[in-house]
Amino acid sequence: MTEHLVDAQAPRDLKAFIAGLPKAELHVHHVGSASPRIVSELAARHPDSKVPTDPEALADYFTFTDFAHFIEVYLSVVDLIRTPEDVRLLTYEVARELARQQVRYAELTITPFSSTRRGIDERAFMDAIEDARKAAEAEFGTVLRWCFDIPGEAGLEAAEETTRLATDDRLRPEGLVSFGLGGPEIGVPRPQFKPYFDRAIAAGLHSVPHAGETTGPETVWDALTHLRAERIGHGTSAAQDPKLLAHLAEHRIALEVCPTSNIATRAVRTLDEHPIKEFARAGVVVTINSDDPPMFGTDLHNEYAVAARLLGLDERGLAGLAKNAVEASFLDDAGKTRITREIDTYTAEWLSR
Ligand SMILES: Nc1ncnc2c1ncn2[C@@H]1O[C@H](CCC(=O)c2cccc(C(=O)O)c2)[C@@H](O)[C@H]1O
Ligand SMILES: [Zn+2]
Repeated sequence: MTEHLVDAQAPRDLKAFIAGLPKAELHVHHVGSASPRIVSELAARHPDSKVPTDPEALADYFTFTDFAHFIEVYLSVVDLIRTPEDVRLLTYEVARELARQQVRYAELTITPFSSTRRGIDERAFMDAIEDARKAAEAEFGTVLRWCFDIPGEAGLEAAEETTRLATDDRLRPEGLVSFGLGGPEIGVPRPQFKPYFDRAIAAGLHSVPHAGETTGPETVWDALTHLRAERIGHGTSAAQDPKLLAHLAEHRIALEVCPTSNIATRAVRTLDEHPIKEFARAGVVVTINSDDPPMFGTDLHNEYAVAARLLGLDERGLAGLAKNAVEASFLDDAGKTRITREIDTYTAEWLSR
């Protein structure tokens, strides 16, 4: 793993501020959030898997040579989720971890195709995530919503299946708010997914594809033009195109920035070379997210600490980032106001200590 990625440089006071700051998380993957404990428990249950059962050994297993290697390892963890009960447990534990980090609202990216093609019954899958969502909200106070994403590399069959699961009124879960596209971008052009996004958008879902994580700014343009993206997952390469940055800023299309992820998958060489500063300078709405936190040896707190260092932010600046995420979320206006007020109250109290 990537212990070395954990940002030890944030002042202790700023870390304490982040730890208590109410937050929204907009870009975090379901399977990618499985804690080392859950992964090792599932690996022990399925001895045919090559995933290590020892949480210590997982650190090495979660060290990636490139993005393709990351996806290969990711899929070996996907292979461990075999029953609706695995799905329910994973979802509930992810919510517990989000609540620990003072996340009041999260949009969790789920890839239902990966589970249904592995034989999990679609109805049982939906019931498992919804059951965990309701239990988590009641017990932890964290509101979860879903983004169903197409694993692009799995082709149009996966696109069709994901769209069906997201738009069929008999199946579509109550917590579903958005539609995404993930996996490798190289060799997986975005425009081919237009008809599926059109159907999802017509069914009332928001469009939030990954784009520009491992390919150039033209992929981000494609996501905007063909997939009608309302936010962009990563968008890292947008920094290479000033016109694109101006467009994102003007239309308030937020970027879901996940700094440590970009280093762990080797999409960006070092944190100091991360383009987050260019985004902020261009007036783009930046949100801070964790992507696949245990796989990248990080958590949302660490991502905020990284952002504070890279952007030179104090408490007010960090509160601004947290508010950006609330504003860019698909929560209703009353929910947005509630969390924004909570952030303001917390910050004012902290600064008047
Ligand atoms: N940083 C990331 N950037 C992009 N995506 C990320 C990131 N982190 C996690 N993901 C997830 O990885 C999945 C990839 C799954 C995939 O490619 C695939 C291909 C062929 C077959 C199957 C299968 O299941 O049989 C799956 C995506 O859907 C997405 O949810
Ligand atoms: Zn992602």
